[in-house]
Amino acid sequence: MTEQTSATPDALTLADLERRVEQQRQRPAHGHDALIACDRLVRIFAGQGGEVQALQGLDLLVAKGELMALVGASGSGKSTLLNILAGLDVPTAGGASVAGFDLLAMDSRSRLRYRREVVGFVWQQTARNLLPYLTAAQNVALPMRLSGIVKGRRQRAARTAELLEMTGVAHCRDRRPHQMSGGEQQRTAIAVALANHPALVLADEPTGQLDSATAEQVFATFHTVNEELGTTVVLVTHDTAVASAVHRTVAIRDGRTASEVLRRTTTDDQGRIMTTAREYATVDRAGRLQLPGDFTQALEIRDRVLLELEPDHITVRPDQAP
Ligand SMILES: Nc1ncnc2c1ncn2[C@@H]1O[C@H](COP(=O)(O)OP(=O)(O)OP(=O)(O)O)[C@@H](O)[C@H]1O
Repeated sequence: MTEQTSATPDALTLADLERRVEQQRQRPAHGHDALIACDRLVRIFAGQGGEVQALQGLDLLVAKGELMALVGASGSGKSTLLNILAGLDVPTAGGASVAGFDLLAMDSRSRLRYRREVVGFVWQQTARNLLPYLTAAQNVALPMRLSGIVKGRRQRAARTAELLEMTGVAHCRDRRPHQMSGGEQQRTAIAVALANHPALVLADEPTGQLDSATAEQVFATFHTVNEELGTTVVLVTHDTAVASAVHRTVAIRDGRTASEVLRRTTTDDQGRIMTTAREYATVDRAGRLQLPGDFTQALEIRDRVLLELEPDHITVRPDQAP
């Protein structure tokens, strides 16, 4: 006689399983409360010499109201990511949403609305941000006229004046770009990016063409905008002064987020303000973790490691096997 075994463990009834499925369905989606949620984002470019995988499963969450920096070596995928978030490029695979807009599924109409109303952009090249034959005020008013969000000439003029004041370039109101310094042009560009009340402002190397004192003023403008309007700001930068002045800097390596630095400001007993910075390695959605090269080299770690689970940490040891 053969013994009969049940495939379902005794303790689990069909009702239990149905409850589990229901709980699973009701779990909030990945990054549901974030302004930006990138989930295993992939972007492959097909070139003459073959395919380039610019983004290789990048995960990133950015909260509403954050001011953060993206850093990484040349070719690591920063601009590719920014172009996708700006709605100018479409990922090959994965998931990406900004302020509830699904960047992979938008039709051309929602893409246009997204680019006009949800996101503002500041480029590195000052000449790319402003139309040369318009004054600063006309440049700021243009996106409002195109989108129709701010109706009426008087309302547009009032918002233009307010934005030029906030970005510190009210004195450039009637000047054309060639009559302004590089820093004034970038601060006007920030006002243009803000014209339609975007939830997010993206900036690709916005201080790249400026000397360090001017760069500091432009960065201070992003800070003001973030604090006063609550606009989320994501900056790509090679400028270490900028990268170390934000609360969170995410490093991208080979098309993935590799590590991040979080800075905390505290006040000690004597009222002195201290900033502490800690570097964290990123664990992606598949559980992958990149160990920093200087750590692995110091312990001559290659190919594989021994992992041990402890109550409150995981130990990683070099493989000592012969
Ligand atoms: N349109 C494209 N066609 C083919 N390959 C591309 C294209 N755009 C980017 N790439 C490639 O994708 C990779 C990532 O490029 P990306 O410009 O995103 O890097 P980056 O980190 O912004 O670099 P940098 O700091 O130099 O601006 C690079 O290998 C680049 O050559």
